[in-house]
Amino acid sequence: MTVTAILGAGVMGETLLSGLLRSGRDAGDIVVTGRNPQRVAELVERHGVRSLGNAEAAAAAQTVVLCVKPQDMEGLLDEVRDHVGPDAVVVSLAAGITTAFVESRLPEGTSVVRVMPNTPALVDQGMAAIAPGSHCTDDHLAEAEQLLSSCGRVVRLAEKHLDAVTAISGSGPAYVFYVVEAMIEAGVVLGLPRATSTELVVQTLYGAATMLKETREHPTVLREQVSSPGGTTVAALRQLDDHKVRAAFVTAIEAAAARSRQLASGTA
Ligand SMILES: NC(=O)C1=CN([C@@H]2O[C@H](COP(=O)(O)OP(=O)(O)OC[C@H]3O[C@@H](n4cnc5c(N)ncnc54)[C@H](O)[C@@H]3O)[C@@H](O)[C@H]2O)C=CC1
Ligand SMILES: O=C(O)[C@@H]1CCC=N1
Repeated sequence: MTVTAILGAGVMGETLLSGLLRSGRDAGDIVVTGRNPQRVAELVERHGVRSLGNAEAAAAAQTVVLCVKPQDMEGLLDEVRDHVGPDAVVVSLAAGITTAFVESRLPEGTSVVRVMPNTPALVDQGMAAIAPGSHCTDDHLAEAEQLLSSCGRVVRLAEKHLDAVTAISGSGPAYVFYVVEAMIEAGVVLGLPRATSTELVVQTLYGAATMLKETREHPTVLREQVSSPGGTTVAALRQLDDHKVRAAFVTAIEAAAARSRQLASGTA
């Protein structure tokens, strides 16, 4: 079995790690690194994986996954530059960081894949997009695809789309949780116990998402099915339109994509 090194195992690194283990990968084939020794010890204890320094982990692995924040990427690449093997594939999860950025800081010809995953991977419902760098072979892209498919769906896209993907599915769970918080709060304002409001909202979200996925109906059709003429739903939707909530979502997601493009410098 090949070794996978997860460099900078924070939220996303542990999410990927746990997905790999659930999909049957041997813990002995996974190496993690981190800045905080206590955090690394927890990961070793919780998952039975090995821990090493960045350089040793990069040298030992055929798949090197870069899971640090975009601002920490340059420093990490400096540490591993002389240790990544010529046949290894380097997979970067960082928002904004381009394959060109990673390639330019590693030995000429290194195979790099840029990935944008999301946190629902923690429950095997992730959505990830992957894009090949300029030296990435089909085999290496397939390897990255297999890595990510251990915890959800994967699409292959040209790298020019990755900032948009970051803004939609990378950050997307946060928008959904934000709406959920607002709906729970509204239930409480209307006098529901908080636990009841939470249960109603979470199951409604789960049911609506399942309908979208299973019926494959357009969301407009599904929304119209709920909206009785002169009824309660249209009264609420009218308020959302008056408050320009739809336009706010578009503007917000444009801001996320713009921020992703800014992060490309690795210092922003
Ligand atoms: N959290 C999310 O929903 C998503 C995050 N991402 C990307 O994943 C990357 C990681 O994000 P999170 O896991 O949320 O951040 P995090 O802060 O939880 O994890 C990053 C980890 O890297 C460690 N670290 C920093 N420099 C290091 C170094 N030189 N060597 C070893 N470890 C080092 C930190 O101590 C930390 O534990 C980011 O680049 C982010 O853009 C991508 C998609 C979704
Ligand atoms: O907020 C961020 O920058 C990261 C990238 C996508 C989700 N979280």
